Amino acid sequence: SHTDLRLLDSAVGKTCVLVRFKDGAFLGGNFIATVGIDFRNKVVTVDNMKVKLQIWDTAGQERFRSVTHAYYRDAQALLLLYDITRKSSFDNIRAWLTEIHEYAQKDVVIMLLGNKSDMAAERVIRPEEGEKLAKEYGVPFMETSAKTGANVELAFLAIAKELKHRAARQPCEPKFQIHDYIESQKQKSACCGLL
Ligand SMILES: Nc1nc2c(ncn2[C@@H]2O[C@H](COP(=O)(O)OP(=O)(O)OP(=O)(O)O)[C@@H](O)[C@H]2O)c(=O)[nH]1
Repeated sequence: SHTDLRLLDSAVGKTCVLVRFKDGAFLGGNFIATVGIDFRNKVVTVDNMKVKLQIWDTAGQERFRSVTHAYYRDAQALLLLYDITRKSSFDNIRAWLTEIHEYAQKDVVIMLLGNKSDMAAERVIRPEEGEKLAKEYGVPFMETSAKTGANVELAFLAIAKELKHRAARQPCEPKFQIHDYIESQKQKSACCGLL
C-alpha cells in the first residue's frame, strides 16, 4: 500500500521540487515541460515506520483541467505550489483551493508551497502573503527552493507524518500537529542551515 500525493499548478517548479526530494539534485535550465502525468515513488521513514509515497506530477496547464479533477479526487494529500516570482501563479491558488473543496476528499491534507525562494531579486510575492492565504484556508505553508533544497524534505515529511499518524493513531494518543511540527522544523533549518 502507498500514500498518494499530488502536485499542482503549472510551471511553478513541481518537477524540480520532486526531483530534489527524490534524488537530492536540481534540474536547472530548460528541460521539457511535463506532458500528461508522471509519478515517482519514494519511501520515507516516519517514527521508525516506512511510508511509501507515490507522488504524482502533472502538467498543470488549463487544457489538462478535465484530467485533473480525476487526478486529485482520490489523493490523500495535495501540494499546491506557486512561484514567488510570478503573481499569476499565486492568484491561481485561490481557484485551486475552491476546486479542491468541491472535488477532493474531505480529509485530504493540503499544503501550500511558495517555490523558488532562492530567487530573492525577482520575488513579487512576500512570504507574509503566502502565510496569510494559507491561514485563511487553514493549510500549512512554507517557502521552498528546489534549487537550494530549502524546506523540500520538510514539506514531504510533514505530510508523511500527518498521514501516518492518522492511519496508526491509538485512541489516547494526542493528534499530530502538522502546523506546530512545520513551525518548529522551519526555524531549525533557518537557523542552522541544515538544508
Ligand atoms: N531558481 C529556481 N528555479 C527553479 C526552482 N524550481 C524550478 N525552477 C525552474 O523553473 C522552471 C520550471 O520548473 P519545472 O519543475 O519544470 O516546473 P513544473 O511545475 O514541473 O512545470 P510544468 O510541468 O510545465 O507544469 C525550470 O526552468 C526550473 O529549472 C527553484 O526552486 N529555484
